[in-house]
Amino acid sequence: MPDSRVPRLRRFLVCEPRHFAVQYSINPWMHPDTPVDVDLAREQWQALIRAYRDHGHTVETVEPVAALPDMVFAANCALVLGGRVLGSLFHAPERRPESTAYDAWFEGAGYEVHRAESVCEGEGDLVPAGRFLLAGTGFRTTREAHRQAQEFFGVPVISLQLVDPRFYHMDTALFVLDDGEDGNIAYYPEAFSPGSRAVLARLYPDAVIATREDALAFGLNSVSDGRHVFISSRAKELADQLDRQGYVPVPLDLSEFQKAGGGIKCCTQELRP
Ligand SMILES: CN(C)C(=N)NCCC[C@H](N)C(=O)O
Repeated sequence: MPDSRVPRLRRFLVCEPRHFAVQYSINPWMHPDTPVDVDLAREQWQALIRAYRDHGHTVETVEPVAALPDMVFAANCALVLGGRVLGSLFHAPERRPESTAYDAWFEGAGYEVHRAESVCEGEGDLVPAGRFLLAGTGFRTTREAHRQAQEFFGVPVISLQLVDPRFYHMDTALFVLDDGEDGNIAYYPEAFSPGSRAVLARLYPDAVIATREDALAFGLNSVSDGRHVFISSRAKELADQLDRQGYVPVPLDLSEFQKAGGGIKCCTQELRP
């Protein structure tokens, strides 16, 4: 494979894990009795931000709020596409107040926020992929929210059914490698219903397929700029596959965040112009 993958520089919004903790359980990864190493979490998050900046990406930050331990997972607050913001309506009451803080950031940055009317968790389940918007449902974001996203963005939505509670957001089971018109994805088929698997196989015959082990190591909760793939350092086989396909894996360890059911992508909201 030639060394020809071209990165597209991105603008990201992130939230420092100053108040990060596992205080409640709203997904199978969260066990409030398991302690989080707050200092290690901060170091891991800072390494992620450094890696983005070292690769030329712009990183903006939203001020964290003390009573919102999951606010670090910026990807879930909205989907920003074509400069338009579809603000989330969180499933869990514990996360709903995050919207106020994120809306304030978006409004201060000159965006107008259009609020989802049905449960919708932003980039956790809505994944722009070239000419389509891939949209997960089953645990959080509803099919009604998919319909609203299609109406709001005017991009064809492909609804995909998630079936395994450990992969409760679609961005735990699938990520976009390059988002050009004929872009490609990586995913873990077992996280999807048989029909949705068939849809993915039809749309992406050359997709990179992750092993169960790499999926459970949050290897698919990755961020790609089209060349560099910021990926969990524990997803070794997936990183090797990507390397063979001409991508450049940038391994990062976000193990503390996995205790809350999150990883690299969850911590990263992309601001798409
Ligand atoms: C890849 N994932 C799962 C995300 N995009 N977000 C992480 C959210 C974690 C939070 N405790 C929750 O359960 O909502």
